[in-house]
Amino acid sequence: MPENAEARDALVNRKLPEMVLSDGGPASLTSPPPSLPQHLNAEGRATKRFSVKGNAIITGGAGTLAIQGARALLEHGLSGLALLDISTVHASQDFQSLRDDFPSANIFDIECDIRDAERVNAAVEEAAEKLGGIDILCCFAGVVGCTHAADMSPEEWRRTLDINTTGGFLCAQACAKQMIKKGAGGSIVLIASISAHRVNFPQPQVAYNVSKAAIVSMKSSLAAEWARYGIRVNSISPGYMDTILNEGPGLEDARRSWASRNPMGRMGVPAELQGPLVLLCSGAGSYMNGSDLIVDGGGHVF
Ligand SMILES: NC(=O)c1ccc[n+]([C@@H]2O[C@H](COP(=O)([O-])OP(=O)(O)OC[C@H]3O[C@@H](n4cnc5c(N)ncnc54)[C@H](O)[C@@H]3O)[C@@H](O)[C@H]2O)c1
Ligand SMILES: OC[C@@H](O)C(O)[C@H](O)CO
Repeated sequence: MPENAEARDALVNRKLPEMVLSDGGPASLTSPPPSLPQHLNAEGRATKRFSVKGNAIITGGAGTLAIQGARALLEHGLSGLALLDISTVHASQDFQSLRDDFPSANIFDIECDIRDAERVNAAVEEAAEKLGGIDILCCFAGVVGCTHAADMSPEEWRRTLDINTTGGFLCAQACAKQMIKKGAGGSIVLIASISAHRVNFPQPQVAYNVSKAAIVSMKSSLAAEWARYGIRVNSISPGYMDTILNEGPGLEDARRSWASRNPMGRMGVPAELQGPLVLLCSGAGSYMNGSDLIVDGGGHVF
């Protein structure tokens, strides 16, 4: 903060840029969301409360957790979905199953390395054009490495932060611009990790842990800056989930250790992130902003 009181006041009170609206009327944050229709029965009201509206971009769309997240949002009413990934998504069985199971939804993939700002902007614009705007972003893309801090090369350090943290920011920024242009608000969910809150054990993962801690901090800043546009920004911190990220030679002992150090005595399964994701992307989470949901079976309490 500037030392001079006048300069400090000017900084605090400065006028933020006006919202650019495409369809008149500012997105309102001050009024609560409309209450649920009274004519619905209890089941109808419960369903409506968790319904997911509009179109989403999901990054890391070829990954296990992203596909499960996509399925949950589609089950709850999502109408359009662009899956972004550095690798091709559309050849996979998971992609075909989504299309088969949700034939009325507009589902497609776009190849995109989220480290490349130009590519991210182009991919988000393409998705917004095809879908008629973006209402939801879920950032699942991420990489992990297990290198001792003393042996960590600058390249590995930078790559991990570039993908997990900077890539997440670039996607959030590009989608927020689209949401601001549309003027209807939106929901952004950044996938952090329990590694953001404590040091992973037994595997050495300094770059990964730091990259995820930065995501938790980033969601707070973005939540504060973009609330005025009706955009809510939250994060999810999963514990050890049973995905290919946590498989492979050398990880057998680690998997046993993760399960034994968890109060529930097991790793999570990918479907166990679906409920928290739907909450953050639906009207049920309309007053959640800047929150981090820890979903780890209680692993963080030990
Ligand atoms: N699996 C877990 O236990 C666990 C726990 C906590 C957090 N997470 C986080 O959840 C997210 C998904 O994990 P997952 O287990 O499904 O992993 P995954 O490896 O199956 O999926 C990650 C996806 O990100 C994509 N990706 C990597 N680099 C990219 C880039 N530069 N541009 C675009 N896409 C890129 C990969 O191609 C992959 O499809 C990750 O961010 C991970 O850190 C996972
Ligand atoms: O902390 C759990 C995860 O972020 C991750 O699955 C793990 O550290 C990868 O080995």
